[in-house]
Amino acid sequence: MARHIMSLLPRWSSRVFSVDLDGASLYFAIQKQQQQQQQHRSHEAPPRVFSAVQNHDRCYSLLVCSSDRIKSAKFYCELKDKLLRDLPPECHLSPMSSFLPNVRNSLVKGYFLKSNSDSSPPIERLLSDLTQRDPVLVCSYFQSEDGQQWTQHLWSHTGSQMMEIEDKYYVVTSEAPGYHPATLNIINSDVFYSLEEARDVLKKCGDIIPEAESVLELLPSQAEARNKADFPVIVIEGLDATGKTTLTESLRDTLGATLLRSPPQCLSPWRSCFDREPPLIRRAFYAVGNYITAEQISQEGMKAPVIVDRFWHSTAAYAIATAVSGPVGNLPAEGSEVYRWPSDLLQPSLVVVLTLDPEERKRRLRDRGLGKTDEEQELDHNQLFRLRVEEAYRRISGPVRITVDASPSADQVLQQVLLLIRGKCHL
Ligand SMILES: Nc1ncnc2c1ncn2[C@@H]1O[C@H](COP(=O)(O)OP(=O)(O)OP(=O)(O)O)[C@@H](O)[C@H]1O
Ligand SMILES: Nc1ccn([C@@H]2O[C@H](COP(=O)(O)O)[C@@H](O)[C@H]2O)c(=O)n1
Repeated sequence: MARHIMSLLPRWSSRVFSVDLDGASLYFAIQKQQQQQQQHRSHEAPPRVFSAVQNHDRCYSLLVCSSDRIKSAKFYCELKDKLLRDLPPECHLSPMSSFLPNVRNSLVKGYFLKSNSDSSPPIERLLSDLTQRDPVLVCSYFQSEDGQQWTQHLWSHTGSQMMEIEDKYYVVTSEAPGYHPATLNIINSDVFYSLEEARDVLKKCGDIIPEAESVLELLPSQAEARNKADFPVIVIEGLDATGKTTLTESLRDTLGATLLRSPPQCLSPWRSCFDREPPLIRRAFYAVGNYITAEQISQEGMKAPVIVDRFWHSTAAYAIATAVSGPVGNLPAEGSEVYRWPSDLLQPSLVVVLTLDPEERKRRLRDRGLGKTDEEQELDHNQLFRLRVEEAYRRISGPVRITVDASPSADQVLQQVLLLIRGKCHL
């Protein structure tokens, strides 16, 4: 068995498994022995993920586990495409993960498959094939005669074409953890807290994404030593179509300020390329964008006030809200280190977050008539995602942040923000 898969096994029976099914996360755990209490449990209903499974149905899990996190991130996305393309249509696929409770970076992601027994030969051929070539750990799940007890069986690869099924574990119900499992891996996988961490990801993907080299060439050699501006720096934040562009341009004209944005203009040629990459790489791209903008702020901020259209709040809030699914309560708790401001990133004098009633925001998006990114569509369709982004915006610590209702006319919003800026920044 490959080394990276072996590394998961020593604490295998301490792992919790989570399957996203019908908008909910369903949890189960495993035990090596069918102990007394376990025998007793066999009279209880099986964990919810298995409760809807019919007699003779088969379940499988695939966990992506490469020691190379760039490879893992890329392969996780490719695997979904491959499974959707090659699995029999009656096979149902759900995202899943496995983690060690309270152990940071212990989360591994994968997919959970359910199908009827007729489809199992082609599925098992496909899974067998995957285990020989790719960094996946496959398990099958078997149901006892009375349908009440499930067992998990790890697959191992013997080196030939043959797959052996070894090591049996009993499946038991597990309580939902007090926090969403994705929070275990957010730091330096979804949100980066230093230029070095983000740069490191781009360096490592240079061989598979040639565009990363061009981005790296634009980076400051280290987070700007000066890291401050003589004039006030005001960041305008908010969801799409809340009026950031309209307001930042008016502020530039009224205050005689310099207008900058993150990601900066110089990264535009590569943005759509990185938007197609998995979160690890995409977020690293936006993170380094903030450092390039910070360097521009330091330079321009010596001459005039600076207005910035999106900055760190956008990078962190969208990343956290995407990594964690479900209701706002699944976000890391207020005060968590996940919301901290990177110590090497320039802090603006003031962050103004524009908020807007969802219906009015949709109306503005419609009137504007531009194409929507996947994330904009997600904001539109998924009310929970929008709430998570807004709450993450609110929880991010660091510079002074003020929320402004952006529903009045553009001029009224401008006047209100000018009042705030003059009050807070002595302009
Ligand atoms: N206060 C306002 N009242 C009514 N319409 C507005 C107001 N501010 C902006 N708009 C209009 O709403 C639309 C979205 O505004 P704008 O492009 O400034 O938002 P944005 O936050 O920069 O969006 P994005 O993040 O997607 O670039 C535009 O058509 C703009 O003219
Ligand atoms: N500093 C930033 C800016 C943006 N993003 C990501 O881009 C998307 C929104 O940008 P728009 O230009 O469409 O307004 C949003 O999905 C963010 O994920 C970022 O991460 N950091």
